[in-house]
Amino acid sequence: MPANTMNEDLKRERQRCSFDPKELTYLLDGGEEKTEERRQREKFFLDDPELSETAPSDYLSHKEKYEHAVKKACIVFKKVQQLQAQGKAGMQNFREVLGGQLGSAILRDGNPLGLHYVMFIPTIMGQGTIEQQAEWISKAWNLEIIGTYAQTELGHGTFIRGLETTATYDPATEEFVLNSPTLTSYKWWPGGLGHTANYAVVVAQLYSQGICHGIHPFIVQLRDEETHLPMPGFENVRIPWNYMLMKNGKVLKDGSYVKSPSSKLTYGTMIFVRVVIVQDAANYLRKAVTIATRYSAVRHQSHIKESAPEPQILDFVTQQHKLFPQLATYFALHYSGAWLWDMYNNVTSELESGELDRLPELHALACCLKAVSAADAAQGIETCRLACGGHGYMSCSSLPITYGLVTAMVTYEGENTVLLLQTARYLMKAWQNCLDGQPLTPSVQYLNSVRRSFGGVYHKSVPWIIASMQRIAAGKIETAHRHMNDKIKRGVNSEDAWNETSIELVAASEAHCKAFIVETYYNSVQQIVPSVSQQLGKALTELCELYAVNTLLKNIGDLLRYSNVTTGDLENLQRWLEELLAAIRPNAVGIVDGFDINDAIIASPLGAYDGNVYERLFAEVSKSPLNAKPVNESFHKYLKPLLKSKM
Ligand SMILES: CC(C)(COP(=O)(O)OP(=O)(O)OC[C@H]1O[C@@H](n2cnc3c(N)ncnc32)[C@H](O)[C@@H]1OP(=O)(O)O)[C@@H](O)C(=O)NCCC(=O)NCCSC(=O)CCCC(=O)O
Ligand SMILES: Cc1cc2nc3c(=O)[nH]c(=O)nc-3n(C[C@H](O)[C@H](O)[C@H](O)COP(=O)(O)OP(=O)(O)OC[C@H]3O[C@@H](n4cnc5c(N)ncnc54)[C@H](O)[C@@H]3O)c2cc1C
Repeated sequence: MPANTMNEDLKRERQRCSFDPKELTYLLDGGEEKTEERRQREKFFLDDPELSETAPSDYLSHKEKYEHAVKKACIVFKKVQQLQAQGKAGMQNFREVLGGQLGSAILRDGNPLGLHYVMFIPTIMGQGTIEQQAEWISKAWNLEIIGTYAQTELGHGTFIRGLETTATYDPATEEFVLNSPTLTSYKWWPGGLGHTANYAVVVAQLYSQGICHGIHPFIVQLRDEETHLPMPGFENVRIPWNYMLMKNGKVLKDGSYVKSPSSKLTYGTMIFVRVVIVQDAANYLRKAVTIATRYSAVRHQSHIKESAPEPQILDFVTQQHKLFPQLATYFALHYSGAWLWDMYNNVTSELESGELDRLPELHALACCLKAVSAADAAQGIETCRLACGGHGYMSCSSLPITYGLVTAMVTYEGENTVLLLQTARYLMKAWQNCLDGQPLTPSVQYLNSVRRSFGGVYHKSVPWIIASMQRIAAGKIETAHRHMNDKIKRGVNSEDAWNETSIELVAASEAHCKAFIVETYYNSVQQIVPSVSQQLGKALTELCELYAVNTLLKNIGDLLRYSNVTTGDLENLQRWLEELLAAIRPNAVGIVDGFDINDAIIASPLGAYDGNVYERLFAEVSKSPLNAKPVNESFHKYLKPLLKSKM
C-alpha cells in the first residue's frame, strides 16, 4: 500500500468540516488530558506485537480461536497490572481493556476473562459481606482465581425464580449442599464456564430448615486450582457456610434465615450489567457508523446528474438518511447511558445506607434503556452494514462481527421483551397513581402534565417533539391500562389480562423509553452548548434535532393517534428532516473523526482514517489461506473425478 497517502475525498471532507474534530474528541473523553491518557493506553496495548493479529482470526479453527483468546487475555491482564502498578489503571480500565471497545479489538471473538470482570467481581462486591469481599476480591483481582456468573440453566434463563439448582444448608457440618439434579438444571451459557473459570458465583434456590427461601448467590469452586481438572460433578457438592454471599439475605450457623431488606437486592448485579450495556451498545454503534460514513465518502457509484461524475454515495440523501440518524443515536445513547450510570451510582450508595425508595425507578429505567439501546444499536449496525453494499457483507469489514456481538445484547442480561414488560409494570402503577392523584417519581412526572393537555400546536423545536413523544407514551400507557382493566372488569383474571394486553404494554414501555432518551439527550446538549465553540455547538444541536425529528417521524401512526398533529405539520417535520441531513452532510466525516477511534480498533479496510479502502481490502483478502495456492487439493480429490465421470 502506498505509504502516507490520504484519500482525496476524505481530504476534502476534512477541509469542509465546520468545527475542529479534536474539540469533539476532548468533549467525549472529558478533556484533552483524558484523551491523551486514553490514546497512550490504547497505544500501550495495540502496539504490542504479541497482541497484534498475524492473521485474521476468521481463518482459525474454533479451538485455535479459544486458545489465542486465552493467550491474549493473559497478556492483556499482565499489561493492565503494569499500568495498575504505575497508578494508571483502575476497575473501569480493566473493563475497558478486557471487555470494552479496546478489548473487542484485541480479542475479536470474545474474551474468556470477560465475565470475571463484568459479573464475578461485581457480584462479590455487591452481594458479599465486608469479610467475604476481603477474602475474595483481592484473589479475583489478582487473577489467583478466575470466576464467572452461573445463573442461567438449560431450562431457565428469564424466569429465575424457576431455577432448579438447590443449595441446602446442613447445620451439622455448617455447609451448603449444592445440587443440579436434572438435565434442565445444568448451568448453561455462563461465559468462560467451559474451560476458563475455576470458580463461579452459582445462583441457586436456598433451602434451610426445610424451607425454600428463593434464589441466592454462592461461590463454588469448579476446577482444581493446580491441575484445572473439573471438580466432581454437580451432585451434592459441599461448600463451606461462608461461601454463600450474605450481604443481603443470610443463613445463621444454626440454619435460621435472616431476610434481606428487599428480596430484589439479589438481582443487583443484573442492574449493574444492564447499565453497562447501554454504554457498550453506544460504543459499538459508533464504531459501525464510523466505518460506514468514511466508506460512503470514499465510495463513488451511479449518478445524481447524468452530466456530472459519479458522486460519493454519501451524497445520496437516502444514504444520509441511513447513516446520520445512527450518528445521532450514538450521542442519544451515550448521554442517556451517562445519565443512567449516575443514577445507578447514586441509588447504589442510597442502598448501602438502607434507603430503598429509588430502586424500583432505577430498575424500570435500566430495563427499558438496556432493551432499547441493545435493539437500536443492533439495528443501526445492521443498517450501516447494508449501507456499505457488498463490501459490508465481508467479514473483514468488521460489520458482521460487530452486529453479532450487539445482537446478543438483546438476549442476555434479561431478554428485551421481558425487560420492557418489567418497565410496563412500573408504568401501569405510575398511571394508577396519576389517576389517584398520588405523587409520581421524576421519570414519570410527565404523565400528570400530559393528562391535563392532550394538544399542543406544532412549532419547529425539540421541546415540541419531546412533548409529542410524551403524549404518545402517555397515550399508550393509558390505552394499555384501560384495556387491561376492561378485561379485568369483564371477569378475566389479572394475570391473564396482563398477558392479553402485553403487546400494548411493550409498546407503551418503548414509547416511554424513547421519550426519556430524547429528553435526556436534549437536556445534555443544552448544558454542553454554552461551553463549546459555536461551530461544535451547532453541529451537536443539529444531531440532537435529527434524532428527535427522525424518531418522531418513525412513529407517525402513533403521533396521528395520540395528538392533534395535522398532515401539514407532518410535511413540515419531513422538510425539517431533509434540512438537517443537508446541514450535517459537510460535517459527517468530521464527526466520526471526532470519535477518534484508533484504526486497529476500527479493524476494517472500509473505515480506516486514510480511506484507502480498495488497497486495504485487497491486502485483507490476500491473507486468506485459500489464496496461498493457485489450485486447492479439493479440485483433484473431488471436482476432477466428478468432471471426468461426466465426460
Ligand atoms: C424477569 C425478572 C425481572 C422477573 O423476576 P421475578 O422475581 O419473577 O419478578 P416479578 O415477579 O416479575 O417482579 C417482582 C418485583 O421485583 C421487581 N424487580 C425485578 N427485578 C428487579 C431488579 N433487578 N431490581 C429491583 N427490582 C426488581 C419487579 O419490578 C417487581 O416489583 P413489584 O412487585 O412490581 O413492585 C427476572 O427474573 C430477571 O431479571 N430475568 C432475566 C434474567 C437475566 O437477566 N439473566 C442474566 C444472566 S447473566 C447474563 O446474561 C450475562 C451476559 C453478560 C455478558 O455476556 O457480557
Ligand atoms: C451470548 C450470551 C451470553 C450469556 N452469558 C450468560 C452468563 O454469563 N451467565 C448466565 O447466567 N447467563 C448467560 N446468558 C443467558 C441469558 O441471560 C439468557 O439467555 C437470557 O436471560 C434469556 O433467557 P432464555 O435464554 O431462557 O430465553 P427465554 O426466557 O426462554 O426466552 C425465549 C422467548 O420467550 C419469551 N418470554 C420468556 N418469558 C417471557 C415473559 N415473561 N413474557 C413474555 N415473553 C417471554 C422471550 O421474550 C423470548 O422471545 C447468556 C446468553 C447469551 C446469548
